Amino acid sequence: MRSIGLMGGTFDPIHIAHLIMAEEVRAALNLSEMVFIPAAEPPHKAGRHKAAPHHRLAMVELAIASNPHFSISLVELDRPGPSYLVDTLRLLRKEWGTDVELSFVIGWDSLEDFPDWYQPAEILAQLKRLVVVRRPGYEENPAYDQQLEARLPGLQQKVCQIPFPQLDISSTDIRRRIAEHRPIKYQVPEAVEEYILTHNLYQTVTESQ
Ligand SMILES: Nc1ncnc2c1ncn2[C@@H]1O[C@H](COP(=O)(O)OP(=O)(O)OP(=O)(O)O)[C@@H](O)[C@H]1O
Ligand SMILES: O=C(O)c1ccc[n+]([C@@H]2O[C@H](COP(=O)([O-])O)[C@@H](O)[C@H]2O)c1
Repeated sequence: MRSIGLMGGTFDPIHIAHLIMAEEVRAALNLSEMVFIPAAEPPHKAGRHKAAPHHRLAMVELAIASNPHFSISLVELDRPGPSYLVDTLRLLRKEWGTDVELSFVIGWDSLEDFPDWYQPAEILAQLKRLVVVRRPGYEENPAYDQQLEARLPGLQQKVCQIPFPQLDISSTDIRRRIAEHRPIKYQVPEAVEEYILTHNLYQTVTESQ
């Protein structure tokens, strides 16, 4: 059976924490492939200024080019409206069939919101695992795990935590750094930095590119 990792994100822009977490999860779970899914309209970031989808996609393409296990799905960019994961999983199942195990990768911050996602129980039913990596600012807390489980019964059974060196890197901080003319070197792959400079992305914090 194919065992596929799914790395969803706004990727505005993609940064090295995304790449490192995807590779760590892939290796730890022995997944045959990791598919990056850039979101068209991330449901909880609606109305927020974002770089145009073609720029975000181009940066993901550049970032993953050197990893033969990484690929991209346009399943979210190709459809209008909010990029609900439950719809994405249904479409991927149509494309890949039922004989695949799907593991969706998120950071701790996303786990906190997960019970409020659209049809979260159905998402869990579609997934083999919800793989979670630690993120600075989001500490482990068993009491909190119980609260999450109360909000969405069955969640903990699907959650799989992968050891991960905590990396205090975010797209928000990268966008801010660019607007303030501070370095982003080593926080994004070189080709992504060049792309950002060439296309004048993120010159102001709120600019819609
Ligand atoms: N440094 C990090 N450590 C762990 N998980 C991360 C990290 N950065 C991003 N992620 C996770 O990667 C997924 C996609 O993230 P996203 O593209 O929104 O990047 P972001 O840095 O969180 O962006 P923004 O700062 O714009 O909200 C989310 O599940 C998020 O939790
Ligand atoms: O389906 C939902 O309701 C839902 C709500 C919030 C986030 N997501 C997905 O979670 C992934 C990470 O989101 P983000 O905004 O942190 O990049 C991305 O693939 C989003 O489309 C999905």
